[in-house]
This record gives sequence, C-alpha cells and structure tokens, in this order.
Amino acid sequence: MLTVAGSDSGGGAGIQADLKTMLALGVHGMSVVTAVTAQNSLGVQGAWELPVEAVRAQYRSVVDDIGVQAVKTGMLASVELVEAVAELIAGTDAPAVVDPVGISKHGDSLLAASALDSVRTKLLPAATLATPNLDEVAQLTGVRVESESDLREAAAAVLSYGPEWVLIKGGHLPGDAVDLLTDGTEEHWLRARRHDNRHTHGTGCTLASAIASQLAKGQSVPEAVAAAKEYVTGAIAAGFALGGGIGPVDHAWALRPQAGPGTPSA
Ligand SMILES: Nc1ncnc2c1ncn2[C@@H]1O[C@H](COP(=O)(O)OP(=O)(O)OP(=O)(O)O)[C@@H](O)[C@H]1O
Ligand SMILES: Cc1ncc(CO)c(N)n1
Repeated sequence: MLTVAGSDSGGGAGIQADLKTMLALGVHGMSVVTAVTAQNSLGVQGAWELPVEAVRAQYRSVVDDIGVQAVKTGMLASVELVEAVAELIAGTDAPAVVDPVGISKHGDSLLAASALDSVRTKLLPAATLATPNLDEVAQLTGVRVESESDLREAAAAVLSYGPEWVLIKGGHLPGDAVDLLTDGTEEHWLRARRHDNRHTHGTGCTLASAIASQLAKGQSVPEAVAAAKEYVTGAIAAGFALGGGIGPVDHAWALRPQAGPGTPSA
C-alpha cells in the first residue's frame, strides 16, 4: 500500500503514522513524501514542500515497478501538489483514500488556503473515500457540525464534490467518538467509546491508512472502515504520553494482543 503524505519528525502523524499502521495491519508499506515538517507533541515548528517533480518521480517509481493495491493521501501543502497528486491517483487503478488534511490538532495550517478549491474540484472527485474531520468539513463546505445530527448534512455536502464514499469523523464532538460513512445510499454509523486520553496526535492519518490497508487486502469500503475504526480505537486507548503536549497513539497495540490496549511498552 502507498501513502502520499508529509513527514512528521515526531513520528505520530503523517508518513510515519501511515507506515507503522501498514506494518501493524500486515501490508507492505511504501511512501511518497510531499513535504517535511519539523513537528512534535507541542505543534508544527516548520514545513517545507518538495518540488512537484520529486513527488511525481517517487510515485512513478513505486507504481510502475512494484504496483499498488490501495493509495492514501494526506498532507499535500500546495495547489501544485494537490493538482499533481489528484492526476496521479485518478490515473491509478487502485482505490484511493483521500484524507484532506488542512489543519493540525494544534491549529497549524498544513494546506495553503489557495489550494482549497483544487481539493474540492480535483482531489475529492478522484477519491474512492474521503475522510475529513469536522474542521476540514467546515473549510471545504462551510457546514459547521455541532452535534451528531449535523453529520448527514456534512456528508451530503462533501459527496457533492464527487468522492464515491465519505467518512465524516466526529472525533472532535463531545460524547462517544461517532463517525458517519455513506455513499449517498447506504449509511453506516461507527460508534466507539471516547477514551479520555489526550494523546490523539495522528488519529486521522492512522484511521485513513488503516482503511487503505484493509482495502489493499481486498475488503469492501464498509468492511475496511469498520476494521480500521477498531484499530484506531485500540491505538488511542493505548496512546503514549510522549512529549509535553499531545502524544501519539500506540500503533503496535494490535501486535501485542496478549497485553491488550492500554499497556504500551515505551
Ligand atoms: N478520544 C477519542 N476516543 C476514541 N476515539 C476517538 C477519540 N478522538 C478521536 N477518535 C476517533 O479517531 C478517529 C480520527 O478522528 P479525528 O477527528 O481525531 O481525526 P483528525 O482530527 O483528522 O486527527 P489528526 O489531525 O490528529 O490526524 C475517528 O474515528 C474518531 O472518531
Ligand atoms: C505531516 C502531517 N500530516 C498530517 C497531520 C494531521 O494531523 C500532521 N499533524 N502532520
């Protein structure tokens, strides 16, 4: 499976979260780096994009020789990278999970405001599944979700841009962690108990790459999302208190079933 995303030096989100998730779920991990961030549990201290030709070259190297069963996209930073990646995934015969990364948990921007329109008109139409969080829903559609009852309206607004499926992540709402998966016909509500754990850095990246990993193994979109939700919930329950701020989730929890979630070894 291939992730097209930014590097998080702190190892909790981005490319690093994606590759750890792929290892934990038993698929071969490959990566196209779009940007490098200086980042830790306290926030994003700097970000540098790669040239478009470096992103295209990495993508072609992987797809033309090794091949991919599923692609996940994350931080794309600029108009040029959004448009190049949209074209690359549209030309690849594999399901694409698009996590339209806009703002980090600390409120740092990971996407230029000028790129929002390209996300709406080029990237989302190329997605098998889009996985926005509530801030990204508001940025892309103007719909402000304040309670579970607003999730349907948010899903319809994102679907209007053309992805086959959308998963609206309600992780930022109070109460249970509820997400809505729909293709406009079928509706699947995914509900997990909220873990009172502030170490949730990278949950969105982890969920999207877990979904793509399950799609790579041949699962349907609803099956892949259900399995991925279970994986991310366990990873949050077992999250690490690393750094002085929001620590990462524990990507390895499922490899230690005898220990179970909640007992990570540092
Ligand atoms: N405290 C929590 N307990 C249980 N599940 C949670 C919690 N916080 C988030 N989730 C779940 O984690 C998944 C990721 O959602 P979230 O809204 O946190 O993504 P995100 O904001 O894109 O994450 P990030 O930007 O850190 O990568 C969703 O399935 C959400 O419901
Ligand atoms: C590189 C990167 N991608 C995505 C996120 C989403 O939170 C992040 N914090 N950093």
